[in-house]
Amino acid sequence: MKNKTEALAVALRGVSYAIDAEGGTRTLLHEMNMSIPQGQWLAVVGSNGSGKSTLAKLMAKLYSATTGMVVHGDAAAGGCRPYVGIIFQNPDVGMIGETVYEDVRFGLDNYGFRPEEAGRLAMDALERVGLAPLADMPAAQLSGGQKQLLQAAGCLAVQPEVLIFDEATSMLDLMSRQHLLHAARKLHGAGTTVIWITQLLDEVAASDRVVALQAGEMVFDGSKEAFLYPQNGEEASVCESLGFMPPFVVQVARKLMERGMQLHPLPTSVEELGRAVGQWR
Ligand SMILES: Nc1ncnc2c1ncn2[C@@H]1O[C@H](COP(=O)(O)OP(=O)(O)OP(=O)(O)O)[C@@H](O)[C@H]1O
Repeated sequence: MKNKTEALAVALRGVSYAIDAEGGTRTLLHEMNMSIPQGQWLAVVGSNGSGKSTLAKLMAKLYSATTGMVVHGDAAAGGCRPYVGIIFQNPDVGMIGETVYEDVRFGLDNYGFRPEEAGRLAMDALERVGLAPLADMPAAQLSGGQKQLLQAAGCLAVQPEVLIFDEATSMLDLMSRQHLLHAARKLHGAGTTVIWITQLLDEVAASDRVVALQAGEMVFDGSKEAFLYPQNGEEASVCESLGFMPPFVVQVARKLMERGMQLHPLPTSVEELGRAVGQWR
């Protein structure tokens, strides 16, 4: 059996993406190279218009690279499961079913899941995102955030090998964000590769690796600690130099360290900060 951590999920080999624009072509993404191993949680960050959604669509092969190649791993999803699932920023994308339940069920039936299994998977996915109580409600009557959750449920239900969340929490309240993050963590724990695109740096805490984009270029590829904390005696962290405010928990940790507290490992979540402070003598 292949080692999950070494097998490839998605790779970009010299990928650029350009569109026709007034006065010639406009390159939206430049020469991207990266390999994402199966089971990795990759966070992709970048400001508005930096190319995150374009990258997501290339990774999902919804767009074709202008130059270079996008490679999907060969550990094909079992049975009728799709290889890549993408949860879009715009919650109205792909809403098909009349009711909330039917919307999720439609995707499962479409992929050829057996009816008994499809019914169970649809309800399970709605439970996970907190929409089970609204299963019989007309999908069109959901709020923007609820539609975003519905789209996520449809994607989680079919259990792709690779799940791409493209700013999928942008319309969600804190509770719903937690629901979705928890659902993603559960699937990740079972081996799913997660690509989590966000502008909310608090959400970087869950990741194994961070890639940052700026004007269509990859300007950082490394650990969340190297992204959020200044390195090698520098004044500012990479995230600050790209114009992002570090998460509150990182700001607190840095203040504590300035006052002489040593924190190991560098905390990126409240839980990690609590542990690091608790261990300090
Ligand atoms: N179909 C298109 N036609 C023209 N320009 C486009 C098209 N799609 C994207 N762009 C441009 O490409 C750039 C990258 O867009 P993209 O949606 O990938 O960025 P993003 O980082 O996801 O932004 P946001 O955080 O605002 O969603 C932007 O300048 C955008 O205007």
